[in-house]
Amino acid sequence: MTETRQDGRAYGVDSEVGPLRTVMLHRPGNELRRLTPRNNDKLLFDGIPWVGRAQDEHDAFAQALRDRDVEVLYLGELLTEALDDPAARAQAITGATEDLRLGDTLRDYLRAALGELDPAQLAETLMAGIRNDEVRAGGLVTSLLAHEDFLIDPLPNLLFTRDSSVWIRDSVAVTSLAMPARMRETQLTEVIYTYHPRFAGVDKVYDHQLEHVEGGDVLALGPGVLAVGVGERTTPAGVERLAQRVFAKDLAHTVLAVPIAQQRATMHLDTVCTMVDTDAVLMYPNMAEQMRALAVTTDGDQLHVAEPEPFLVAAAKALGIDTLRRIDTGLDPVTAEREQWDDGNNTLAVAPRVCIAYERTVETNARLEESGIEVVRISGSELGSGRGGPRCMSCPVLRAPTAT
Ligand SMILES: NC(=[NH2+])NCCC[C@H](N)C(=O)O
Repeated sequence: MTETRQDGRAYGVDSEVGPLRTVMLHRPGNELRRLTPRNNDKLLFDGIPWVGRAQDEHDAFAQALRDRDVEVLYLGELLTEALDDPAARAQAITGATEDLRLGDTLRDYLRAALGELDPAQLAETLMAGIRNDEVRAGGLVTSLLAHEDFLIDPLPNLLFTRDSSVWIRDSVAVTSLAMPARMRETQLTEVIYTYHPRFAGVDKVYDHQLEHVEGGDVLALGPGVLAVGVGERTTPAGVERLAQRVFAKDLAHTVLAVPIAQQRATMHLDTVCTMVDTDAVLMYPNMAEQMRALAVTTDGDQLHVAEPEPFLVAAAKALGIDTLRRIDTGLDPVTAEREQWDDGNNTLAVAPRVCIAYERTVETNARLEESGIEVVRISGSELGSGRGGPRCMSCPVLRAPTAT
């Protein structure tokens, strides 16, 4: 049963660690069966996952959440339900066929063909894509394209629901993804939040046509305080726009802009830093010392940007606490680097001091436990090939407030 907050809403997130009540996941499906050694780099996977096993691992992840009384919503199901609405269908079909590679003939053909599908088939096609040899479109473009070319690209990274939307208090930010392989994902989250009855009337604080911001970069350190990584995905202009938007709606008083290295290993802030308690963070030791933050605030009119400060100092100040504890995993640099690559730093808190982590990051997990954090281990040998851990694979929709 859905827990409803006192104000009657079944959504809202104002911290990283408040008891998790509702989360959106995406059970990996046919979109992963599109990965080949020829396209996996472009599609941001480091290997070719065994899909059946990835699904089993994902089911176990969902079960671990349900065992802790978390309601699990699935993106694919929400999309199917949203696509019951003719306006949702029209929007989704237009978005998926906008690509200039198609040309008019193929576009018209695809629009008509998609229009014939029932909501479940349409959702499936929007996620798994369409290959040239799967349709009998006819015409010049079809003839010139290779059989295996995609007319609508598959979206294997839907698995990482963290990135394509993020709740900021009672508003949802539909994000703007930077990598071409992922941009279309937010057309789908936009459809869900606009047309699914569960989210009727929800306020949207960001949209997918604005400057790039990815959910993996956005951490709700505590009520009113966001940390936003700026690097490979979220751009400087993205964090500026997000700050303007959240301040205008009074959803935060401080946004900490946190520069992170522009490289794949540290693509999002949550690959190097996640919260495990109201006042404790797990940080990748090789980067912890250098991490700086620029505190952005507003006087109601303009943005004020403070000088860079050590991340933990700026964060504690913004939260109004003495110190934000860094859980020191004390790992040697090589072990730390290996475990960070395997998403050891990408934990998902289900409550203060309880987090879900991949079992393979043995050393990091042991250090967390030594620091008094309960670690719920899940296997991720196949899931991990997309380079994302429990936090990346989850979009919290409702968290209870943390006790103050
Ligand atoms: N929040 C995260 N760290 N997400 C990880 C996303 C991984 C995905 N393959 C990508 O490259 O975009």
